[in-house]
Amino acid sequence: MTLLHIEDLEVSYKTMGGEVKILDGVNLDVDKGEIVGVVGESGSGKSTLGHSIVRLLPYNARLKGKILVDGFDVVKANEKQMYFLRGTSMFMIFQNPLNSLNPVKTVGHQLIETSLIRHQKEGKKIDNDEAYKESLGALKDLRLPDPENIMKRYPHQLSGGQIQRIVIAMSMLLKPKILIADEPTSALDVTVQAQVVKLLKQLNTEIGVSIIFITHDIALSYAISSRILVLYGGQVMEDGPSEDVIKVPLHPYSQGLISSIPSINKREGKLKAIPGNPPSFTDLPKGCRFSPRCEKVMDKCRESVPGLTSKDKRNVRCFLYE
Ligand SMILES: Nc1ncnc2c1ncn2[C@@H]1O[C@H](COP(=O)(O)OP(=O)(O)OP(=O)(O)O)[C@@H](O)[C@H]1O
Repeated sequence: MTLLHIEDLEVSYKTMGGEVKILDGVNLDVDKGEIVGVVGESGSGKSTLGHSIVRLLPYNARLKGKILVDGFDVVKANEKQMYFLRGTSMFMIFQNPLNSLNPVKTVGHQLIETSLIRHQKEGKKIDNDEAYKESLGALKDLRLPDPENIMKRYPHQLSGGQIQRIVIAMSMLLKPKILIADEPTSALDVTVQAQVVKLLKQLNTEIGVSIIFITHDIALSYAISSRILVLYGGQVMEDGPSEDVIKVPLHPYSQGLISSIPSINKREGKLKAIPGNPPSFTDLPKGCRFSPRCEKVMDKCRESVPGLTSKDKRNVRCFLYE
């Protein structure tokens, strides 16, 4: 069952120099219980995609296209509908987890509030004691040591790893249908990273939440997601089952991302970075956005933009497959 349907999504930012289109014709379907990894270098538009789904975009952004979450069109919904949707159907873990918490309220206060909100939205009434027990239970499930003490703390008194787990606890209390996690582990050290990935997977199997996992690290995306969507210069370059994308990447950009994974390629002595830099959105190449950096570039790649070619469960935007 499709829970999220994104069709022909365009997102532009109004700037001093005019309107700059960042996302261009993005399509994405996410099924119930599916984990989709959104991968790309810095500046490819990953966060813009995540923020569009929950419609928490900067004031200068403009959205066009369709984003259907559980039947609601996020592009057209009013603020009241969005408030309901954010609390029930979707939840976003931001790149900086501190942004998800209120600095002047204790962790306990915020978790209890979250629990009360969910029950209220479900039409049930519970008291503060029950909400406290539920919140403490979520922290215990996440194996945070001394949870009673953590409930009394303010966000700034905790470490990055603790805060990220508290934000995950919040999502457990809200039980959303879709969780958008934007680089949730990038500020954490490797061991905590692995724990957070494990927790997200657990959340996926236990409450069946669909997850959109945003990362620049294609290897990490492979570890958690069943499908991978590769973004470059605001367009989808490739989309397919994780196993297929990693083992047989079709797009030269995906091939480049995989050649630069240290753990796989160092042993084989073929570690290679993609030459050059992503394009500037104010000066995009005329043809394929990846053409200036592509090893397999052909004349027509510099002239026109390839469309998405679909085969089996895979989509790729490259003239090599048209
Ligand atoms: N409010 C804004 N106004 C103008 N441009 C913006 C705004 N927010 C983001 N951008 C631009 O949009 C482009 C895509 O940014 P975005 O943060 O979505 O990419 P990203 O792939 O998530 O990168 P990162 O991994 O570095 O977070 C960048 O060029 C960025 O400068």
